[in-house]
Order: sequence, then C-alpha cells, then structure tokens
Amino acid sequence: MNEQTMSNDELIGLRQKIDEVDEKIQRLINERAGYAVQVAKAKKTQEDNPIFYRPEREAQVLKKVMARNEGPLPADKMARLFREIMSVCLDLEAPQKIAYLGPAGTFTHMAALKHFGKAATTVPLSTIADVFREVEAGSAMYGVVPVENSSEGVVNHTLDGFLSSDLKIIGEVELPVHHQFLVGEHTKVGAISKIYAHSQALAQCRQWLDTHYPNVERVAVSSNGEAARRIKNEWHSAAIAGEVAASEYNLHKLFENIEDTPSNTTRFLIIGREAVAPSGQDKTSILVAAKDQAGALIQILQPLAKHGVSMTSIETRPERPNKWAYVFFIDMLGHIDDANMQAALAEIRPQVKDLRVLGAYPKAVI
Ligand SMILES: O=C(O)C(=O)C[C@]1(C(=O)O)C=C[C@@H](O)C=C1
Repeated sequence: MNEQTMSNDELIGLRQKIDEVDEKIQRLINERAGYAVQVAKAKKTQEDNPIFYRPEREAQVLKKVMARNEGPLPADKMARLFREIMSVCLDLEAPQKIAYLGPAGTFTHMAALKHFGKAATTVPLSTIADVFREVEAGSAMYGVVPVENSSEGVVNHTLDGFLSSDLKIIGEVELPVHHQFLVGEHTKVGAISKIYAHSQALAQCRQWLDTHYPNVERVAVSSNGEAARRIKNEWHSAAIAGEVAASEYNLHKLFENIEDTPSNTTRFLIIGREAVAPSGQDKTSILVAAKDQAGALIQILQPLAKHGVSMTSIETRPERPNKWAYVFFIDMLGHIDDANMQAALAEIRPQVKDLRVLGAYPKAVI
C-alpha cells in the first residue's frame, strides 16, 4: 500500500466517524427539540398568555455550555452553536417576530441575529421610535435598538424612547464593531470616487480613510445598510458596513476591519413587554427623575453604595417637556428581586420625583 492510498483510507475512515457522530448529534438535537415542545405545552397549560421566550433560561443554558466546554472548539464558538440550537427549538415552540432598527445589514440587524439566533423572523424598521411602537402594539414580540457605542457614546433616541413608553428592557447584546470596505461586483476598484457610510462609521474609520483614500468624497447616509444598498449598481463607489451587509447585498470585502480603534463595541438593548426572572447574573436599569435641589444626585447614589449595589453606568437626559429638569438612566449589577437592590430603591424613592424600573435582565453571555 503506498502513502497516497493509506491517507485516502484514513480520510474515508475519518469521514465515516464524522457521519456516525453527525447521526448521533442529529438524533440528540431532535430529542432536545421534542423536550422543548413539551415545555411549550406545559407553558400553555400553566399560563393564560404563555411566554415562550425565556431570556433567563437561555442565559443559563449558554453559561453552562461555556463552563463545561473542553475543546478543541473554543467556548464562545460552542455557545454560538447552542444559541442556534435554542433558536430553532424556540421557533418550534412558537415563531418569534423581532423588530429592529433597520435597514437590513446594519449592526443592529447583526445584534438581533446574535441574540435570538437565525430562526427568528427579524423585521427592519426605519426609526427607533417605530421599533418601540411596533413592540408596544404587539405586532412584534421584541425589539432591538442600539444604546451606546464605546467611542461615540449613548444613543439619545433610545434613552428618550423609555421616557414615553412602558416597555421593559429584557436583555442586552454587545457587538464588537468591525467595519468592512465593500465594493460591488461591477465596481472598478482603481476608480473609486465616492465612499458611502453612516456618519459614525466614517468617524470611526477616519484615519484609515485619510491614509488610503485621502481625496475621495465621503458621503454620510442614514445607515451602513443603506450605504451597502446604494453601491450595488454604482461602479465607482464603495461602502463601509458590517459583515451582514456584505452578505445581504452580495458585496465583496476589499479591505477588512478598517476601524481605527479595534476594541470598538456597541451595546444594544432588547425591549419587550414582560418582566424577566433572575438568571443569577443580571443587570437592572432604572430611570430616576431627581428633585430640583442641591444634593439630588447624592441622595440617589448614597443608598446604592450603602447597600452594596454596583452601578455600571449613569446617563443624564433632559426631562421633557420641563425646561432645565433632568432624568438619570442608571444601570446596576444585580436583579430587581435581590434584597439589597430592593432596600436601596426603597431608600431612594422618597427622595426623588419619580423612579421607574426599566427592567432586570441577564448580562450578555456571548
Ligand atoms: O426552557 C424553556 O422555557 C424552553 O422553552 C426551552 C428553550 C431551550 O431550547 O432550551 C427554548 C426557548 C426558551 O427561550 C428557553 C429555552
């Protein structure tokens, strides 16, 4: 037997092993899906308006997957596979419609797919206010909106959305933002005279653009998805957008990851109508309208410190329509049901004009 036939036999043998494992995996995934269907039946008998999507349980499942992972696949990649398995299981229980700030191909689209998996039906809407409205009206079950970027700061439209809405925050997603330099199949790459992107993307890639395309016109458009859509039929243009836009509009990546700060991350919120049970590693967000008096902020922060509640962020927004009045958006570690959080909030309430819990939700896992 020569070396060639030996390695061919080996290859055939290994592929047989893969076929055997695939068969087992497939049977087990279907067994798992069968249990999910039984869980759905139990929910229907226990609840009048059964809630099929359970963010706290999904976070626990993903954490367990990561904790027990022994490789060779890395824990985060394994968690992504389980993310998709749960996505199809949930789809079998009850298909989920998710509204997001569109158009298709934006980072918010990527965040929606990362959080719910690809089996969810994702619906692009034109504005953050539309996403809130669609979820409030019940035409979408959940919504995905951007809330802050590590280099550009908060997204005011999202924070303001909560001022006039009773929707709850039921989850968060973090997405490393990588920008791709995209061209269409007919683009003459030596004759690019226009680069389309959202203004934030242009700002985040400024140094790279100054070096590689110093004299080419930069055109700010409403979203990166829109930039990708535009260049499809323009032979002299390029777009800056994310991975999903490249596949959504069938574009080619001429340069990858052109952002000036590679650690650039955007955080998104998942909004919904129902409260979420504790997962064991949660965050709680509150909205506080302070009294217009000296020391107002101290009266909010002191009880948190006293009861050992860690604050992860605080943002200030004008409390419209009142001129010169402000509200604080505060994110804390822990669940609203935790005794120390309850004690801290009970002390804060009498000191402020208004305090609303926007939601308690699992910390992002993947
Ligand atoms: O545990 C549940 O409640 C389920 O419905 C099962 C399951 C899963 O596939 O593990 C599916 C959907 C839920 O969002 C959470 C978990």
